[in-house]
Amino acid sequence: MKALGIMSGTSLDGITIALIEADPNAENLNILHYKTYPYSDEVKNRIKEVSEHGVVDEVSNLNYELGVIFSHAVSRFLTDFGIDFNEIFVIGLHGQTIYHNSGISTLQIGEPSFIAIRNHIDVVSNFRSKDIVLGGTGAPLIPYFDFLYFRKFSPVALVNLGGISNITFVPDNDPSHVIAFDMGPCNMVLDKSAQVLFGVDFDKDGAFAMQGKINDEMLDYLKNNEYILKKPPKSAGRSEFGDKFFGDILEKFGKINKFDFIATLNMFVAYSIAYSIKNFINSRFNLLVLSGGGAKNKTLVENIKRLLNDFEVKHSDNFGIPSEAKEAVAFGVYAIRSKLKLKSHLPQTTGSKSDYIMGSLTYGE
Ligand SMILES: Nc1ncnc2c1ncn2[C@@H]1O[C@H](COP(=O)(O)OP(=O)(O)OP(=O)(O)O)[C@@H](O)[C@H]1O
Ligand SMILES: CC(=O)N[C@H]1[C@@H]2OC[C@@H](O2)[C@@H](O)[C@@H]1O[C@H](C)C(=O)O
Repeated sequence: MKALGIMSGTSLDGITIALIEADPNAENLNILHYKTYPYSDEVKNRIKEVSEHGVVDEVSNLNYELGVIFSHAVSRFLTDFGIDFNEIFVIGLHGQTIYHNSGISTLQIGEPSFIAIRNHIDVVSNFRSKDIVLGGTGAPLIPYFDFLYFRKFSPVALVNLGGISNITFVPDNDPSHVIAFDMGPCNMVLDKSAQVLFGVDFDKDGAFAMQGKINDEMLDYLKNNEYILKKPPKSAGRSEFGDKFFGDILEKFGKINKFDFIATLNMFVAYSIAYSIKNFINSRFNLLVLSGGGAKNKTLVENIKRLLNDFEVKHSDNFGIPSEAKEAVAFGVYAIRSKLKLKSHLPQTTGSKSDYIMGSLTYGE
């Protein structure tokens, strides 16, 4: 079965689309094409603004505008790779998270009806709501895919370096043994410091961070962050690590050299990952598989390797999943499962009462 998975994550870099061919258990999974369509600066700023201070008319309008933008991205993707929409069984659309209050409410916007009507394909969206209704945190959801695909390499931990860093530990073939949670901030804060201090979108390859020295006082301050120390299950977003979090650090440590500032933040991201693994996963294993845009940040990867020097650190590309596309691929697999009325979830990873058929279906006709 062929499906499209569409992910637009918390980094706000854009819309990643993947065309996959898979069976519902992802035992045979081929990633045929994938591409990221960047958000314009205007759209990016609107999403940020609405996420932090939006009122209802702005949220509603942006929901429809993003629906159009997603639908155009799908049309471009089909054209770019010469794909006929009749080949596609279903689309999994994550949507853009603009609000996430762990366990209370979560909102992913980008009206799916645009894709369904304009591209004539059934769309599964609204993946997180049932988890909240069943008493879960609403995130992370990728662990079920991680289990399906990576169990053959277990014991292994999958570390996604997106806007937020999150981990799935797959110890063996038993889904009830999987541990997963959001570890802390990642590109969300690294991008913000690249933008504020250096005037660029992100710290390409970690080049700025590479040139700085660690400021011990700032690192000690960050290490005491309440979220990092909190036991899982837990999930995070802009409420925990958005502009307010960054503004507070800047206010306290903005006077230090800007290369040292970003170097220390970069080390803190690595530290929060190492801390989470050492404190919240009580098992022996030595394989870490990185994915997400942050896997291209060489300084971050070096810092992770330094702090976890007894681990073998690889990229998901080495296991057949391009690191940029992993989440999009996962939502493609989830869409296939949902359309077939198959449940997809690991309740212990979010604290929900049970597993469930993910999402809502919008028919493409
Ligand atoms: N060459 C690179 N060097 C450093 N960082 C990079 C590079 N390429 C991409 N990135 C980072 O990756 C980010 C995008 O990552 P990704 O697409 O995994 O995030 P996301 O899906 O939005 O996040 P999340 O998984 O939290 O929802 C960019 O914002 C940038 O910070
Ligand atoms: C609410 C929300 O959108 N959360 C995202 C975010 O980005 C990373 C991390 O925080 C994770 O919890 C989640 O995304 C992935 C796709 C997940 O659900 O596993």
